[in-house]
Amino acid sequence: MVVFYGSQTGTAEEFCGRLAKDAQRYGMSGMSADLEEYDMSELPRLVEIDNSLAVFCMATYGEGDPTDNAQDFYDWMQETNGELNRVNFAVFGLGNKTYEHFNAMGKYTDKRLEELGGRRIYDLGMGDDDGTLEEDFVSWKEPFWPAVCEHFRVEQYELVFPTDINMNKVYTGEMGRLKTGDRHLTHLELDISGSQIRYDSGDHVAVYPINDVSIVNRIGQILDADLDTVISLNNLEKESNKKHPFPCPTTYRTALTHYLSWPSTSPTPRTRTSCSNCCLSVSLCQGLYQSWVLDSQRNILAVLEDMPSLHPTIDHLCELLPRLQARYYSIASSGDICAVVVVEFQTSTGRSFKGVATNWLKNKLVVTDNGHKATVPMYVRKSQFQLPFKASNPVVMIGPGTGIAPFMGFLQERGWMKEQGKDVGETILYFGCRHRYQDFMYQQELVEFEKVGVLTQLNVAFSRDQEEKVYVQHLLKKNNEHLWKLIHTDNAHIYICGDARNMAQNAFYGTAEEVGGLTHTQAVAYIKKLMTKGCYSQDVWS
Ligand SMILES: Cc1cc2nc3c(=O)[nH]c(=O)nc-3n(C[C@H](O)[C@H](O)[C@H](O)COP(=O)(O)O)c2cc1C
Repeated sequence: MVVFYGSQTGTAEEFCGRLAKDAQRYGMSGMSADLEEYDMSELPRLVEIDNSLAVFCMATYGEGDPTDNAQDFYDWMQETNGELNRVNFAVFGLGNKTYEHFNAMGKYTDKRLEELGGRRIYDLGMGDDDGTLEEDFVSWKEPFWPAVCEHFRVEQYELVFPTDINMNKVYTGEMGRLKTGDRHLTHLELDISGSQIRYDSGDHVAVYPINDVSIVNRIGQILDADLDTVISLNNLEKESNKKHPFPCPTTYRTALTHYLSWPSTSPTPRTRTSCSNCCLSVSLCQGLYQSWVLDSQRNILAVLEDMPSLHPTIDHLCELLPRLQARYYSIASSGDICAVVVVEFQTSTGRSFKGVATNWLKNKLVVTDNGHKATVPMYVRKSQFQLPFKASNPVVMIGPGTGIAPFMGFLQERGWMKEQGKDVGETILYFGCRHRYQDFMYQQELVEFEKVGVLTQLNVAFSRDQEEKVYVQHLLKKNNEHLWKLIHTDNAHIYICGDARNMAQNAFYGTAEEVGGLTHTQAVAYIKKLMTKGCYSQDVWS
């Protein structure tokens, strides 16, 4: 693949470099080339090289003019009647919507190369430098690659069925060996006594999940695959330092159970385009991707079930699916480990959506391994979300929903320090849940912490217990004066956990403006400074 650039200030040139580099990942050779340095009248001869492809990244200037280095190529395209011999090509244009002739050069190149007899293998992409150029390029290039692979029948991995295999050498195990409706919440404790694992409150625990066995079996059924076949997927790219996508040789069953992420994943654009090229109309797939796949939360199994004409081979699927990743949970203790939220709710297609790791952990509560306590492959990830060095500094913790987790650890630690006779500063919690009698997690513990004075102020917003919705930011606003004193004069540390980043941040801007008398810009700068000083920490997710 040769990627030609028509570039003035270097953006198109940079994009070309990236595309050429990507090519290696797909088992192709790629080079980027300055249009000025080649005799483009030779372009038709590219077909003499098997499986060749010319990509053009073309910027537009002035009145829809070419860049200086693309001038000769542009003149040639205008003048030639030459036959392009079905040279494979694709074009990405760089422009700016505020100009009248938006992307004129990209459009012209794409149209003209086809008129001259070239063979377009992927649709014209157009980037807008008025704001979204990088995004435009990335979203063009993401489905571009599967289309190229499909066109040239490039396979990244070869499938091998090893013979004479010593079954002891076949990987059969887990990693350790080498918007929603109603949710169920489970507090889960992992016993680390006797292990070398150590952690501080506020750290995260990473758990390697295992995919649901019944779903693994179902996928084998749908794809007519014998899951116990021993396979090896070998990377065809000799230079790659990753020989196999997962430990090999192994069985389809092990790969699908321990190494590939699919039961809860919607097909990525790459999987989607590749599968759709096999069996579906791309336009249907692209058009409906948002509503039919993402909004309806169809995972890959659901897509295969609901679209019987889609029948990829199992090894193709193994090649395409992303690796199963460790899942991180906030540790909700300072002695044992840890609270997690088990996500289970109904999707619009009536399927029960199960978070891979959380449900696996939940099942571990009832399933034991041969009468012994169930074990879980895990490790601890250090976090910046740590209590202040000086216990006498006040802390303000804001954690709606499951954002409460790390604060349970903080409270246990502050309680312990208090018992040791240390001078422990004010400890204030803002917690938000829906109903007092349904999801007020850790109610007993929190009330107890308040009773013994570890928690000096417990503010709970029950958003749905009354007609008018109340959230943590409303409670923060009520206590404006006190909050400002804490952060401005008492060196308080603020902690925000969960999905409350924006609302909590806005509440603090409000405090700084209303009580501190700052302008909005000054308030933003003020909070930023607190962050740099390490007095304002966030552990957020959505
Ligand atoms: C002086 C000037 C004129 C431009 N004229 C156009 C234009 O007519 N149409 C357009 O779509 N983009 C126009 N652009 C936007 C460029 O094509 C765009 O910024 C592109 O990313 C530049 O790529 P390069 O860094 O590879 O040269 C113009 C940019 C500049 C600085």
